[in-house]
Amino acid sequence: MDIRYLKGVGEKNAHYLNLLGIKTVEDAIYYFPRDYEDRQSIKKIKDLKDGEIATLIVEVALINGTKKTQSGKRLTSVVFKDDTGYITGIWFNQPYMKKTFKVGEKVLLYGKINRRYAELQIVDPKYEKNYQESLEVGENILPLYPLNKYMTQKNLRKIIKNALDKKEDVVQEILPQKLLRDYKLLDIYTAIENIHFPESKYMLDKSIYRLKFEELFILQLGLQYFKKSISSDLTAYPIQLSDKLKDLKEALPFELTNAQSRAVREILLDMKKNKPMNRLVQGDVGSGKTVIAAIAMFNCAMAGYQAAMLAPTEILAEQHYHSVKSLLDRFGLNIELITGSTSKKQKEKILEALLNGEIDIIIGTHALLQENVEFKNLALVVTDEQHRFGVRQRSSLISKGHNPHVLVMTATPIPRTLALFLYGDMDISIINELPKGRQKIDTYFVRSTMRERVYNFIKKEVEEGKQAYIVCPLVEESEKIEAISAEEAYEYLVNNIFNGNTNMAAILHGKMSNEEKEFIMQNYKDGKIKVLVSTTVVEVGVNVPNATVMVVENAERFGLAQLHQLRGRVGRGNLKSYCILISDATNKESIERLNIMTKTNDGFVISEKDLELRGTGELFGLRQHGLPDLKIADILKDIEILKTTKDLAKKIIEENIIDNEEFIPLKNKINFLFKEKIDTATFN
Ligand SMILES: Nc1ncnc2c1ncn2[C@@H]1O[C@H](COP(=O)(O)OP(=O)(O)OP(=O)(O)O)[C@@H](O)[C@H]1O
Repeated sequence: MDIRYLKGVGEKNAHYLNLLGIKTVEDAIYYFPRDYEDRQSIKKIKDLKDGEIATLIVEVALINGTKKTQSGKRLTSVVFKDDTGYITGIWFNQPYMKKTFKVGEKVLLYGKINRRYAELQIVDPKYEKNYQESLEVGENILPLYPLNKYMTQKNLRKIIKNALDKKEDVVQEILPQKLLRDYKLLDIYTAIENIHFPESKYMLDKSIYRLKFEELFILQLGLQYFKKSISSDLTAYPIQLSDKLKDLKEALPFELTNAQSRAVREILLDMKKNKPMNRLVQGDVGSGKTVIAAIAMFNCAMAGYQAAMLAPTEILAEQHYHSVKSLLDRFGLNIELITGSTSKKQKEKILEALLNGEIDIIIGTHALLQENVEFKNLALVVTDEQHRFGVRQRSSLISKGHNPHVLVMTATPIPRTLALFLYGDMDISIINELPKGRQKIDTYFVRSTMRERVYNFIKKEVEEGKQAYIVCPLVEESEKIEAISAEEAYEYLVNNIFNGNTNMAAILHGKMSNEEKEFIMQNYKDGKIKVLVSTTVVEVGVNVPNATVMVVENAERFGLAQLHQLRGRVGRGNLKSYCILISDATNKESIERLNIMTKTNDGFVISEKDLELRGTGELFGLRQHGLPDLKIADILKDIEILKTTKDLAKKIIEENIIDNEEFIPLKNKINFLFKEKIDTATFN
């Protein structure tokens, strides 16, 4: 039902409600409060604590009036009392407040308590004079909604109250009765009534629990249902273990770590099945994921099928191409590279060879996704760094094969809970071990006054035959004074540290042509260039084991996950490595972030901190993964509910309980919510 036709709304309000995203009565019902005013527990002045939000019943003792503060604001203060003490109410730029109260009058105040020196204050409190009445009608806990400037709490509360009268018409109970009983959940009507206008704190908590439960349960059920539907209905090429695998293992320049071997085993077993593999390999920076992909592609090629690997940048595609080629060198496979800079002629040759099956393994960037790229028998798709590709992009490569096996590699360390959530439909191999001989990367956070010493340290390492990176943020003209640009860092390094010798260092930035970038990267990899000064193009995946120093300029401008990625460019061999974060940041949060970097090298710990600091929303757009957004649950905080609902969802799907009649509404809901994911997976 359109919100316009709800009692008490009308055209004008409807327009304002639309701006808040409320278009229907159902939207209004599901427009949850962001917070509540808890007027239930009335406090005495003597019991108030600094910083708490409290409700008081007090008498007006003295009206102080208005004065100007040092910063030019007008401050109005009124003193209130109860039988245990005095408190001053403070309002900024609301001089009319002094006329609002009369000495001796009783009021209810609600607001934040501040203890300033000896004085107790309540800042910008809400007040109510006829509080007796409101306390009696059970409005002790009032909802606070996210608003815009056109809508007041009072107005919105009234509208939502009216919407709730229609709840039976627009909301359906989709959870089966038995489930409600087993998990002690409120029915949906009681829950939505109480999330807006709670009878008590207890009922509010129960309502929140019920709604979070439903949301996470639907999500888990959808993911599991989706996983089962692809794995049971689709048939893939089963790929037997090649008897050459042993030879390959022996030919590798190193011994696989236990974690790598485990991942390889899991992958090879998946690929043996005639159901498509759908596996995520998650390993911290430098943990050695490339070789795992190479082995999987090797096994696929040896069985006579084609494999493709998709990389997010040209530099990375190029690097994977060289690594895979050198790892598989002696087995006579045809391995090719395709990127945006592949010449037209070369591209045509590759396209033809792909189609007639002459190419066994192809590695490329987005160029691989183009329509004219066709395969003879693509059986394995590897994607690197899945966050850079949308669901649709990935599936466009997948659709070039006949239900190919899918392997996704990511170095973004995702806290386990989040992985559980985002990849509920994937199997996960975790590489929780670094290759032997790796040393801890020492990380320092220093001020820019130390720059000369830091750059001299680079010089010392270079003199010992090692290499270094200096990464600078992208700088706009207007920010010149605050931040050092890659050009400036380069000039400083060459002129002040290397006595004008330009052979030692090179600059790399996003605006260069791909050929130029590639040329510089290659020279750096070959050790001809000793110091690479760059913007963040080196961020993901670049592998130069001889590099031992990573200097990050204006480090406060980078997020934690990004800093961790950058640091992961060093310490990739057996050489002792260092990461130096240069920053003059003064704000608390930036300093906290940089300090975290100095304390831990563990990507999982860092990503948890990152999520704490930035929230999940920013890091992962759920929509990008084809998942419905969450309205009320928080995947980091609601881990317990997540686990409970995951187990329950698994049971329901595995035992086919989902097909029972009482699950029909739920099934319809997941079909609707997961439409995009299901569509892209079945390649309509
Ligand atoms: N088991 C191993 N023993 C020794 N060295 C290894 C082992 N596995 C991989 N390496 C080497 O470690 C380096 C890093 O490997 P790789 O580039 O595959 O890392 P990655 O997991 O892709 O990391 P990132 O996500 O940071 O790109 C490479 O030089 C690789 O040759």
